[in-house]
Amino acid sequence: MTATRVLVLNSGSSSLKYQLLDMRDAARLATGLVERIGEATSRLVHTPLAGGAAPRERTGPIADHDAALKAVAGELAEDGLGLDSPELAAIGHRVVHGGLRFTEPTVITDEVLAEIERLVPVAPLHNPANLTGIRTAQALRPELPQVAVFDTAFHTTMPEAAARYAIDVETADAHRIRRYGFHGTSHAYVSRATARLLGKDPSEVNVIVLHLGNGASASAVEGGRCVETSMGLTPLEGLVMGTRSGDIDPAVTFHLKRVAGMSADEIDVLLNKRSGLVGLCGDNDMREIRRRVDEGDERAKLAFDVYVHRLRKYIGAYYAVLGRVDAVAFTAGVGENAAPVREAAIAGLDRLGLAVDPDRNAVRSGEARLISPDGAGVAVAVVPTDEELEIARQTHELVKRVNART
Ligand SMILES: Nc1ncnc2c1ncn2[C@@H]1O[C@H](COP(=O)(O)OP(=O)(O)O)[C@@H](O)[C@H]1O
Ligand SMILES: CC(=O)OP(=O)(O)O
Ligand SMILES: [Mg+2]
Repeated sequence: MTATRVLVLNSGSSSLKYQLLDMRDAARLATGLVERIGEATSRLVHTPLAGGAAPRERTGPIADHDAALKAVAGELAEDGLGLDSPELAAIGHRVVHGGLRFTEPTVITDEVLAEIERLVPVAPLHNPANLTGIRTAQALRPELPQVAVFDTAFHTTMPEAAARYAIDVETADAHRIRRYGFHGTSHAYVSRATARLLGKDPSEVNVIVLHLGNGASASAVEGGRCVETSMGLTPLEGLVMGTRSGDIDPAVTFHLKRVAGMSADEIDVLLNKRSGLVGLCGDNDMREIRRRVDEGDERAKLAFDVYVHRLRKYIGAYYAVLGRVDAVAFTAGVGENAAPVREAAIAGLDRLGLAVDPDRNAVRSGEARLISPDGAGVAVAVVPTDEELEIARQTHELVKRVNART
C-alpha cells in the first residue's frame, strides 16, 4: 500500500492551522485551528470531514506550539487519523522565511533546520513557531519525511532592481539585507488560478495579486513569474495590515528611540503588533471595522480609509511595473470577503481599464469569479487562496520524486 496522505501545518505567531489531505483526489480528511497559543484562553477547533461529524471545540491554556501540535495529534488520533497511521506519506510545513537559499520545497534535514533558525531575526513572529512545529512533528514521527515550503520561494525571481534597497551595498550584502517577500505560496497559487479563470496559460497573463489577510501583501506577476512584491526583508513592509504598519519612514524608528526613549524591541512590538488597523482604531477584524463605519464611527472610518489608500497606491504602482495588466485578483480573508474594500480599492480607476460591477461584487461565493463588468479592459476577480492545498501538493510531489530515486 502506498501512503497517500499529507498533513499540512501552518504555524503562525500565536496560531496553528492544519489540514490532513488524501492526495489521490486532494480530499480533505480533517482541518482545524488552534488559536491564542500562549494565553489562558487558547481554543482548538477540530473539524473531521469524513462521515459528516460535527466540529469539536476545546478551550483552556495551550502553552506553546509544541503543546498545540500534541493536542492536534490527539484530535486526529480520536478520528483514527493519528500521526502513527501508515497512510501518512509526509508532513508539509509552511516556513515563512527561507532567505535566498530555498527556492523550492525542501526535505527537512538538520542542516535545513539550522538555516531556518539562522533566519529567525528576520522573521521573529513566524520562523520560531515554524521551527517548533517541525521539531515536535519530528519527535512524534521520526522516520516520516518532513518538507518545508517557503513563503519566500516564489519571490526569488524578482529582478535586482526590485529586490535591492537603496542603501550602502557592502552593508546590505554583509547582513543579507534585501527584499525577500512573503505569502509566496498564495501569490503563486492565486496567479495561476486567475489565469485559469481567464481561460489562459499563466505564461500569457500579467496579474496583480492582492493577498489581504491578517498579514497583507501585493505582488506583480508577469507571465507566471513574480517581478515585484510589497513585503521586504521582513513581513512588515508594504500594505496596512491587521496589526502591522506596513510602509513607514524609517526615520520614525530613530525618532521614537531618541525622543520617546523606546528600545528597539519596544518599537518592534509597536510596529508589528500595535499598528495597522488595530493601531488606528482598536480593531483588526475588517468585519468589525465595517460594522463600526456603518454606525458612523470616525476612528473606524479613518482606519478603513488609510487601509484602502495604501492599497490603491500599490495597485497604481504595480500597474506601472507591469505595463500591461490582464487581471487584478483579490484573495485571503479580507480580499475574498470584504466587498466594500474591493469597491473602494478600484473606484475611479476606469481610465486604467479597471472597474467593479456592484452586483457581481456583492455575490458571496467560495469560487473564483469575475467582479468586473463585461467588456472591461482589465479583469477584476475574487480568487480564493488555498495555501494548505498548494503546500500539500508540493510536499507530495517532492516525496514521490525522492521515493522514486531510492
Ligand atoms: N466576512 C468577512 N468580511 C470582512 N472581512 C473578513 C471576513 N471574514 C474574514 N475577514 C477578515 O479576514 C481576516 C483573516 O484573514 P485570513 O486570510 O484568514 O488571515 P491569516 O491567514 O493571515 O490569519 C480577518 O482578520 C478579517 O479582517
Ligand atoms: C508572512 C505573513 O505575514 O504571514 P501571515 O499573514 O500568516 O501572518
Ligand atoms: Mg494567511
